Amino acid sequence: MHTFQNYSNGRLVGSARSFESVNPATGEAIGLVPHSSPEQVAEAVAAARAAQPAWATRPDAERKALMGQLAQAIKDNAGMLAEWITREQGKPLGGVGEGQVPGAHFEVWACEVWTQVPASLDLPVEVVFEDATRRDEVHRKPHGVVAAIAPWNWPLMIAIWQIIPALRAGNTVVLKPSEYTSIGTLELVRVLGGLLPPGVLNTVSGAGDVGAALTEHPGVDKITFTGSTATGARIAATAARSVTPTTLELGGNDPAIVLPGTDPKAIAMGLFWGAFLNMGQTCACAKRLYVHSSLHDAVVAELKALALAMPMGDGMQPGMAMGPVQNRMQYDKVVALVEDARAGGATIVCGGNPEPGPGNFYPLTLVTGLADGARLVDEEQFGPVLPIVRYDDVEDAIASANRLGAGLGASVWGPDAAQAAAVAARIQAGTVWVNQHGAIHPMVPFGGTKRSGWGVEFGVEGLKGMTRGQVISVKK
Ligand SMILES: NC(=O)C1=CN([C@@H]2O[C@H](COP(=O)(O)OP(=O)(O)OC[C@H]3O[C@@H](n4cnc5c(N)ncnc54)[C@H](O)[C@@H]3O)[C@@H](O)[C@H]2O)C=CC1
Ligand SMILES: O=Cc1ccc(S(=O)(=O)O)cc1
Repeated sequence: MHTFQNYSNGRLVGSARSFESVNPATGEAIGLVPHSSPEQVAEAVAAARAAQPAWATRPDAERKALMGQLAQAIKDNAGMLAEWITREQGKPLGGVGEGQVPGAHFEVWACEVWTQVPASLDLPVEVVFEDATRRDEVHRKPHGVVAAIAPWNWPLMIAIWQIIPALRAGNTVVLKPSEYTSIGTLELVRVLGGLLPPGVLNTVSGAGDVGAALTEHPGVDKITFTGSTATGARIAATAARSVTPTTLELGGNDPAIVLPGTDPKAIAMGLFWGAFLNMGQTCACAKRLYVHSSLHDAVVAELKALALAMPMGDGMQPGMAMGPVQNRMQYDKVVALVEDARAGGATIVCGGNPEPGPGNFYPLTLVTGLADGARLVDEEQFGPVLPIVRYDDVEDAIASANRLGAGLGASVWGPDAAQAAAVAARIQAGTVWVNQHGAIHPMVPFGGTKRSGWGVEFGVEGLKGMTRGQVISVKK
């Protein structure tokens, strides 16, 4: 079986130990991934430290042009990268519809776009105060070495969200992909790394112990992490000891509220993908749906028709809309939450009974008859299951939306966008979409409130997060 390698200090490097990466659609091992030793973590950080001053002082136009070359390299290697995403993460290669929206090709295309957009952005010096006596400017400086820890749900796209703004702002990067989806990310970095000076972009691989060794390393100046709230809290504790700035994109439990008067047919497709994008394995998927009683049955019927119509299977086969759950840990979590709901008397409208066989396939599942407090409502399922809760009073729906610790995204659906936006303003979440869900955009800041994290990614605000401000204050 092929052993993949890390990219460190401009070279491909293996490790004494390795582990298997498994195809979630077949259960078969697809390659071996190096388990980076603590010494290799230290070497990657040292390489990034050595490369950073020259990278930061390089003319901005050159860094910008290089970012453009990275975007082109992603495009040139799109087929290879998309196949790795499908084999390793599970999302269908093509997906459905003209835009092939939820598939691996979409993820690679998003990598390209999320490289081009930060490349196009600038952080000019801001004059924040000036009078006859003084002039005060804020200059943006890179942090130095950025440690990036990525998850398994969008293994290439989220890595790109972490890498590109960091590089654009003059930092160097050491990235650790998830142990569940390392190969695709290592292949991506192999492609990109060759276009950059040695040490500017490096990887280490392994599980949480390698992530901990990286984030604890004293040579790290900034940490950016996407993953669970539990791990985010551990990283925040590590960062607190050394006062290292962090960006944390953590789990969510996004509520979606359907207001009275909404046309169920008109919103069904948007709501469906809002909940089931990437088999629900998306931080900002709708994870609990609150529907006004007057529409409850109609909305459930529309969603059920869509759920039953979506072909699910090995994403390397054409025409698949849905793939497997990425790993057994997540699959078992989904099973446990649905069984808990069933045992509590909930109605399983569709799905809920996985077929035996290879692969982590779990059917798209809608569950009704639940109330706040049920585990499936209160805990992040991060999988292909949607609890649908009926409500009678919009005030109750708002209170339900706000009662949990998570605060990543939310959505409000209604016939009157202004009225829906007024409800949206009362939801405690980093982003509240109106008549759409999960509609992220590379120019629009994205991040959580409450226990869903701190800091934002994307756009000028996200780029600023990869810098620290320095005030130059001149007496006149
Ligand atoms: N917000 C998101 O995008 C994601 C959320 N999740 C949620 O997290 C749950 C658990 O999934 P996991 O893959 O176990 O997530 P996790 O948060 O443990 O892992 C994410 C990344 O952090 C690394 N990591 C783990 N422990 C670390 C430590 N102490 N220091 C530094 N890095 C560390 C992992 O190796 C991986 O690269 C899921 O059930 C899901 O609810 C999972 C993946 C993505
Ligand atoms: O459109 C794709 C999309 C939306 C959100 C996310 S996440 O919330 O960052 O996981 C990923 C992909």
